[in-house]
Amino acid sequence: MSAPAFLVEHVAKRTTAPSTSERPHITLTWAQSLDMKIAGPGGARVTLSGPESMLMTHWLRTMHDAILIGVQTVIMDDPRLKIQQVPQDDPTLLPPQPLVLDPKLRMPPTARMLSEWMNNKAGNTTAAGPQLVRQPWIICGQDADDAKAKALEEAGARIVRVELHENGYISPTTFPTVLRDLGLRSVMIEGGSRVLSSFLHAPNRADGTPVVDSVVVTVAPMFIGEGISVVPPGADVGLPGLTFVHTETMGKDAVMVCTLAA
Ligand SMILES: NC(=O)c1ccc[n+]([C@@H]2O[C@H](COP(=O)([O-])OP(=O)(O)OC[C@H]3O[C@@H](n4cnc5c(N)ncnc54)[C@H](O)[C@@H]3O)[C@@H](O)[C@H]2O)c1
Ligand SMILES: Nc1nc(=O)c(N)c(NC[C@H](O)[C@H](O)[C@H](O)COP(=O)(O)O)[nH]1
Repeated sequence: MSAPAFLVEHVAKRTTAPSTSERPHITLTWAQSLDMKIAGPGGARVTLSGPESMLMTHWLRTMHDAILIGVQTVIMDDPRLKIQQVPQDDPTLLPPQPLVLDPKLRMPPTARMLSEWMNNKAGNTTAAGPQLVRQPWIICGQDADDAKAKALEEAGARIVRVELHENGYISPTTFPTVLRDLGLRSVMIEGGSRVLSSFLHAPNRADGTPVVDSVVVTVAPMFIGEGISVVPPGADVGLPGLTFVHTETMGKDAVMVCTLAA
């Protein structure tokens, strides 16, 4: 089994380009229903992706140095952010570095991604390749509570303090520099709604190019009705233009690859 050809062609070649060391590549990816929802009422997790597109998402993770989600996604979904669905006997496949955007350190110390890291470290396992377990890095504000930081570090996290935007968020505009300073050449941002919206509305980088390089969206043939939209209510104004790249049918789902129009 190998990575889907369309991902190799339209994503992997960009996330491993030589330029990414100085200009990290940012991919936004999510799964949505036909009525543009990414979760159910109150943020309840809904299975949108079929097995084929869920596997695709794990292949996509192997193509990025890091994977990023907002803290509310941790609270709601307790994700593992690993690559357990790709072939586990290929040592060249590595899971991405888990990153959590969490300005005020709301992340629960009981999060599964932390306990899995601690269990692996305690077991001194030499898990490599796809089974490698990476320490979660939590990106917070410079003045985030020290006691919360200590509790999360004791639970296994690395705390990365950064300057926050005046809105109290980690600024998408400065985020490529945060990535570069962390030695990360590419990141896939999996959500949730507020994080996706923040990056979709971000002003262009200093070099005039969009902050977001690639968008990979799984569209599932279902309606959710009441639920969490791709972007929060009201944030569907001023969304960027997209340039079509490719659409792939994967089982019941359609996976669309686009770039942001400069
Ligand atoms: N279907 C999918 O593909 C998918 C993927 C991920 C999450 N989800 C769903 O999304 C929901 C969570 O979305 P959400 O919007 O409530 O929370 P979120 O996961 O987007 O986290 C938002 C929090 O992240 C922090 N943050 C830091 N910098 C930020 C920035 N620049 N922009 C925005 N937030 C920033 C803030 O504390 C903010 O409260 C959950 O219900 C989850 O199930 C769905
Ligand atoms: N691609 C995708 N299809 C879905 O049907 C769905 N509900 C999500 N939701 C995102 C999910 O909540 C987390 O971001 C992780 O994808 C959790 O999965 P892991 O534990 O990391 O394997 N994502």
